[in-house]
Amino acid sequence: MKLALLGCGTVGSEVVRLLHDQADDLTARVGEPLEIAGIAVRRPDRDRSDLPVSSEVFTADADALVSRDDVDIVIEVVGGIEPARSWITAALRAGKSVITANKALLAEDGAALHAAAAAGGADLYYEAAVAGAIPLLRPLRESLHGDRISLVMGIVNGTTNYILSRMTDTGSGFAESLQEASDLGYAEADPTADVEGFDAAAKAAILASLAFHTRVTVADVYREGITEVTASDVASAAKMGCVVKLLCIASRDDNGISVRVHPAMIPGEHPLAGVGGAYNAVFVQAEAAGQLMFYGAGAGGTPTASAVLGDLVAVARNRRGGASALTDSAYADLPVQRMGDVVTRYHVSLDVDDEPGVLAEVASVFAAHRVSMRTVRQSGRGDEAVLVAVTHTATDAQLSATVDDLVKLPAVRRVASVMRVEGES
Ligand SMILES: NC(=O)C1=CN([C@@H]2O[C@H](COP(=O)(O)OP(=O)(O)OC[C@H]3O[C@@H](n4cnc5c(N)ncnc54)[C@H](O)[C@@H]3O)[C@@H](O)[C@H]2O)C=CC1
Ligand SMILES: N[C@@H](CC=O)C(=O)O
Ligand code: NA
Repeated sequence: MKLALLGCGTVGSEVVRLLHDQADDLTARVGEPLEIAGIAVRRPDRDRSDLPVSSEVFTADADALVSRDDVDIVIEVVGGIEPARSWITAALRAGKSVITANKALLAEDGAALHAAAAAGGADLYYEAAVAGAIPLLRPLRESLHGDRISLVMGIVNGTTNYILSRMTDTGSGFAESLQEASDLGYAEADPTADVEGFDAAAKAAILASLAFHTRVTVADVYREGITEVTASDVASAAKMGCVVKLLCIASRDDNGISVRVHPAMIPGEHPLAGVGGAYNAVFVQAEAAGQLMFYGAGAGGTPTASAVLGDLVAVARNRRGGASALTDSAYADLPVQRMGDVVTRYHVSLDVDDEPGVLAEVASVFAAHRVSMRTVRQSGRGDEAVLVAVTHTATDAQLSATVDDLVKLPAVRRVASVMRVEGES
């Protein structure tokens, strides 16, 4: 069976290595050898003698490679919307199976890709696109297809988890930790996608689509990244016995679904609190199955290549059996709730004037918006005076209106941070 590999960077080069190192086992598992017909790269003349593949296979013409008659399976590990979308669509329409790690594209235009797969009678597999090596999409697409999922919540971006872990554990700075994550092959080509939460939002859209049988695109996902998380937020969380994590939360209730990505404080004893470095972990709550947790390497070339190869064996076997599998399912078509209607708890930190009566004024603003305060703590004196409030549950709209009015109080010099608190019962 002949493969076209599009892209030979962090993930692509590891796919090449694993295909070579595990060739005999892969042949036995598929029933015939898997052969690289070509690898599309930007610069075919570059020295890649460290890779176990002939220099002849490299080409700059991805379009020609995808349309070659002898190519059965296309593996796309370039990333981005175009030209990846055109390559994948052309391959699927021509009946070639596609494996992709491209969450950005799937979350923007997954419906068109699935339509192309259906038109060509071909497979579209993308386990590597969410949570790297962790088998997560196949369980959602297959194992849990008989159940009703109410919650998918977890850490799905390795780069930001690496940065937050370093800030919490060693007090390292943001920029330095991001550079390390890039050097280790965790970050996207443009790491803004990681730190601003776009990558996690794309993954959230894919997870919500599969969990709730509803078309969810990245535009439906509420998103905040970690660029505004400060060392003082991390320290404030620690004082409460919490840690800060970038969470993806997709939930379903009687009103529909909500899908969001944002930093949150979670209790130190919560299982997600112990997920460090570039590891990912995802909870799934299903009606009959109860709670499930998936954990493992969420980023990095070799772990991600493992997920690509798992998909490769599956689609190669399907082709040998003359079948295609795993079509998308969007029949439920549930409404996506506005973020303003989402209910959670909040940690609000205010720089205040150090004078009598401030606490009462602040409390009255919370009360006016019917946001109940669970704890209030004042620390520091004079110019350093800080007031930290933690609320009981309220809607995001209630909390935003509260913050708008807090800013207007003369005694409140600055709203230093507002962070959601998750994972508490
Ligand atoms: N690095 C990771 O840990 C993970 C990456 N992914 C996804 O896998 C995909 C690839 O990621 P990486 O390997 O990390 O990126 P990368 O930037 O290391 O590799 C992409 C490769 O594609 C090449 N390329 C760009 N435009 C091209 C074109 N027009 N024709 C041919 N080649 C072209 C680049 O030169 C580069 O070598 C992306 O969609 C990414 O989101 C998914 C899970 C984990
Ligand atoms: N940049 C991504 C790579 C894996 O999807 C991440 O850091 O998680
Ligand atoms: Na995965």
